[in-house]
Formats: sequence, structure tokens, C-alpha cells
Amino acid sequence: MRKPIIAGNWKMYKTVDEAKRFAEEVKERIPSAEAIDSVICVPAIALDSLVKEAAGTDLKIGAQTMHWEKEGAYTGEISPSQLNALGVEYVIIGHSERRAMFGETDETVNKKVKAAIRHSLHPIVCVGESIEVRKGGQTTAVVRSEIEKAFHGLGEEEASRIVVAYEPIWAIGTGESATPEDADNVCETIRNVLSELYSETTANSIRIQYGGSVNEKNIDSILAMPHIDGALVGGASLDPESFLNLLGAVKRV
Ligand SMILES: O=C[C@H](O)COP(=O)(O)O
Repeated sequence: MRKPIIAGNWKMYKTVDEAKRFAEEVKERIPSAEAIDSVICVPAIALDSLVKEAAGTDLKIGAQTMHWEKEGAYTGEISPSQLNALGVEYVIIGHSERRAMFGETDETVNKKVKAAIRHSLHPIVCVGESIEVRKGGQTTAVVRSEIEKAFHGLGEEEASRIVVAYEPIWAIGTGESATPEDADNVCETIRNVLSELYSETTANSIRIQYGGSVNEKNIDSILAMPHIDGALVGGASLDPESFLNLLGAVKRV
């Protein structure tokens, strides 16, 4: 009942020309948007070209972060209304790299989520624990707190428009993915927290992705898990054939 969503997060990779070549290569081979949401979240410099390149196809374009204000003196930032003007549909919020390196906090994540929803963007909200937290047995507490703070002040309808990405920090870019069972357990916990905050119908409508060293080899077993509705993929989304193969997993499982 929840439509799968697979999103590539290109991080700081690819020039505009390289990004355009990628889109040209994949855009006619993207599975139907009736069956899956296929998204690439690209560097800000490539957003305009890729929205144009993907127009009329089933490929959706997302940003990797944004500011919560509509406009203002915020050097280097991009606003939700600027994303609207480009025709961008998705935006990643609270990725652990931004939390660790660029001062993103639970409070700014919440402001950005609210701003994204006000501007009809689909937020992909990242949560996940560090290796120290996991070893200390605090994964549930940390993930619960991140979810509660990210969704703070949002009503049922607004909440249902959010995609959650569970990304254990220790699995990002390390080649060491969580086991499908481990990932599924945390995704189930996230859904339980959501049903404490909202109705069961709303909690069951919110899509939860897993992210962290997802690749062509492990995606089938990850997507086969009951509480995982898709993936947020870094490295393995950079190659056109690999990206298409990841999308193909939805049909295989
Ligand atoms: O947003 C994507 C994640 O950070 C995962 O990156 P990765 O697939 O390269 O481990």
C-alpha cells in the first residue's frame, strides 16, 4: 500500500555536464511512477538542468539541503521558494553529513521540514545512530528523539507527506550495511514512534527508507523487509546502470 521510493543522493559528485549525461542515459528507462518514486538528489548547481532534462519522464529531482527562510541574507544558502521556482520536488533534510559537518541540529531540521511542507516539497528526513550510540545500546532512544523533534508541531496530513530515511551513520559509505533484519527492526521502531505521535493510518502511510552502503547486491534483501519502503543510496546511485538496477529491485522483490 506504500509506494516504494528509491532516491540517489549524489552528495558532492558530478559536474553539470556529467549530471546531464546521466539523466539522458537513464530518463527513458525509469520504471513507471505508478509503481515507484525514482528520485535523484543532485548538487545544487545541477538542479536547473536536471529538472529540464527529466521533464515529462518518471525521473524526479531533489535537492540535498535547503534553508528554512523564503529569502534573506544567508550567503551560500538555497531557499524553498527558489527550489519551487526550479520545479524541484524533493529535498533531503538532516543528512548525518550535514548534522556532523555543517551545524544541522534537530531544531533546524524541524524548521526545514516545516518550510519544505509549506512549499509543497517532499522532505526526505534522515535519522540514524553513530557507532558509539549503537554499541551503547542507545539506538532506539536516539532515533526516537530525532523523529519526535523532526515531526514536532506537524499535523497528521503534513506528517503523511514526509519520507523518513533511516541511515545508521556507521553504515554510510563504509561498505558495511546494516543487516536487513537490523535495519527493519529500527524502521519498525520508527513506525511505532510515528503511531504514538499520529493515528495508525498516518503512521502506516509514511514511507521509511533504509540508507547506508546499499548496492545492487544487497538491495533486494533490504527491500524485501516489511517495514522498509525504499532506499536512500549514495555511492551506488552515481552510475547509470547501477541506479537503474537499484530501481529494478522493486519489481524483483
Ligand atoms: O544518503 C545516502 C547515504 O549517506 C548512503 O551513502 P552510501 O550509499 O554511499 O553509503
